[in-house]
Amino acid sequence: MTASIISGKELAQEKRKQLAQEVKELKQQGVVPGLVVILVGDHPASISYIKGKQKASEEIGVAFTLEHFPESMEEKELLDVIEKYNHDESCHGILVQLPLPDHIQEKAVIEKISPLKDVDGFHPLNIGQMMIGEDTFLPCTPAGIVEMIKSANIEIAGKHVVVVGRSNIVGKPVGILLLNEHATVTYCHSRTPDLKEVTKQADILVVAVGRANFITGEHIKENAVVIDVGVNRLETGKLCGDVVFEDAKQIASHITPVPGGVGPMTITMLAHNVVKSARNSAERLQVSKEL
Ligand SMILES: Nc1nc2c(c(=O)[nH]1)N[C@@H](CN(C=O)c1ccc(C(=O)N[C@@H](CCC(=O)O)C(=O)O)cc1)CN2
Repeated sequence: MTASIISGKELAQEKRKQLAQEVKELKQQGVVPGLVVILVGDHPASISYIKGKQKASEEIGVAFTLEHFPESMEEKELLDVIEKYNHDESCHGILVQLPLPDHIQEKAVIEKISPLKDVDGFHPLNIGQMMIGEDTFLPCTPAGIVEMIKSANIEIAGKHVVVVGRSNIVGKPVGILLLNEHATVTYCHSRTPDLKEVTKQADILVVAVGRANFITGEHIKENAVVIDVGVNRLETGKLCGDVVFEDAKQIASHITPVPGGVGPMTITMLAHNVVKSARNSAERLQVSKEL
C-alpha cells in the first residue's frame, strides 16, 4: 500500500479562507491586521519566501509592508527599525527574515521585537510560554506541522515521535509542541550514534536537517507518519526534501510532500499569528476604553 499524502497546500488554502473571514470581521470593527517583514540582504531563497508571505497576506486581507535593507546594514540601524514598529499601532506583527548577515546578532534582533508583535514566536518570552503550554504565538513551522498531523486525523497522544534536527526554529519547538500533545519525544542530531536504530522506532518521524535525501527507507518504520521539513534545491533546480520520497511512500502510512507540504503551512501559520495579534490588540483597546 502506498502512503497517504498530507497536502500542506490544500490545508493552507482551507485555513486561509477561514483567516480571510476573520480579517473581514476585524475590519468591520475598524482593525486592519498589519504585518511588517524586514529583510537584510538579497538571499534568493529569503526573497522567494517573502513573496509567499506577501501573497498570502494579500489573499487574506492583511496589510503587508516590506522593509528591505542592504547586506551592509548595521545591527544598531536594524534595532532602531524594530523599535519604530514596536510603537506603530498599525503594525500587529514584526518578522525579521532569517538568516541574517554574520555581523548582526540574531539573538539581539529577536529579543528586540516586542513579544506582543512576535508573530514568528521566536522571542524567549514566547518560547517560555510555549514550553509551559500557555496560549501564545507559536513558531510557524512547528505549529503548521501539528495542524497537518491533526488534519489527517492522526492520534498524537501516546505516540513515539522522533525529531531529527535540533534548530531553535523547527526541531526543538516541534518536539515541545508534540510533547504538549502527550507524545513521547526523542530528539536526534548530528552526534546521535546509529541514527536509524532510533528513527526506526518512530510512529511519527519529523525530519528537519536541511540535507537532501538524508532519510531513506532504511530509517523508516512500517506505517510510520513521515513529516519532511527540508526544502533543498538541487543543482538541476528541482526542490526536494530531507526524505527520499519514493522510499517513504512505500513504507509510511502518511507523508508530507516537498514542495507543497510543510512550507505553505509555515506561511499560513504566520498569517494566523498576525490575525491573532490584531485580535489581541483590538481586545486591549476595548479594555482600555472601558477603564
Ligand atoms: N523569520 C523567519 N525566518 C525563517 C523562517 C521562519 O519561519 N521565520 N523559516 C524558514 C524559511 N521560511 C519562512 O520564512 C519558509 C520556507 C519554505 C517555505 C515554502 O513555502 N516552501 C515551498 C517551496 C518554496 C520554493 O519554491 O522555494 C514548499 O515547501 O512548498 C515557506 C517559508 C527560514 N527562515
